[in-house]
Amino acid sequence: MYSVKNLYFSYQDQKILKNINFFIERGKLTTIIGPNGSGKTTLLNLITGQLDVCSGEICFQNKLLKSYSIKALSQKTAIVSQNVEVHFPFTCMEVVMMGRNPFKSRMKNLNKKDLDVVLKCMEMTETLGFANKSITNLSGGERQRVMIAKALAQTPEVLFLDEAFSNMDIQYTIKLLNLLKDKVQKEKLTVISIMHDLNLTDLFSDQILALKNGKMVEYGKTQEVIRPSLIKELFGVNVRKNEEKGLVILPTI
Ligand SMILES: Nc1ncnc2c1ncn2[C@@H]1O[C@H](COP(=O)(O)OP(=O)(O)OP(=O)(O)O)[C@@H](O)[C@H]1O
Repeated sequence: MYSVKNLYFSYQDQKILKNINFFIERGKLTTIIGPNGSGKTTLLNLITGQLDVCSGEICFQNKLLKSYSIKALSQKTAIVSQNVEVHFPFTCMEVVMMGRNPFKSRMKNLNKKDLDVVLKCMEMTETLGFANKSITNLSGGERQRVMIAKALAQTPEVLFLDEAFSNMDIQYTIKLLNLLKDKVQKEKLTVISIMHDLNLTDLFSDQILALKNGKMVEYGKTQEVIRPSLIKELFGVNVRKNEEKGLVILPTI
């Protein structure tokens, strides 16, 4: 689905990503992990086409990413960015309805099918309760659920999440990760996510891409990649895996 070859990226003269190569299959949940500043968001912004590559190549569905129009990309991919700020007091329902914009003609209202998609996505993310409330009046975790509802309303083939659960409590994080995992397994949705919580990463991801100092230090199946030695290499922290409890990572002092 995505192939990335010899990818390099710099901000001015600061080299951020160096020689990144990987292929992401359809219908997998891939999590990008790595220390603060290692280049995770930069990599995500490059794969979503929000940043231009300096050198190397990114292909999406066997075509160069840069050959897609913004509209074509937004009909296939949806992005939930880190700490989205909405300053205009749209209602939550209006925000989720924006997820249908790539599919409707200018100046036309949403049709019944679009509205059904919107309502279903709000129901799945448990956001119907604040449909008429202004997005500016929600808590951080509630707002993140609305932004996920909006992204799902885009009915994407690929969903990108940049720390999309960072303000959610553990109950909603698990509910939404289960929802996405279900869509990955049943509908072949492809999810590419950045997460800092290694236990949840370990539980829900099919594949892990580990970055350190702008280099890809590991990419592969979760159970092979998430090892105490890698976590030590990435974060300098000692952890042990509790094999009985489904590979929970327990920090050690
Ligand atoms: N717009 C920018 N201009 C210049 N440098 C930037 C810009 N955005 C990010 N950087 C730098 O690029 C590096 C990688 O940043 P990036 O946001 O990709 O890291 P990250 O791994 O996502 O970090 P975090 O876990 O803290 O979110 C950092 O050193 C950061 O300071």
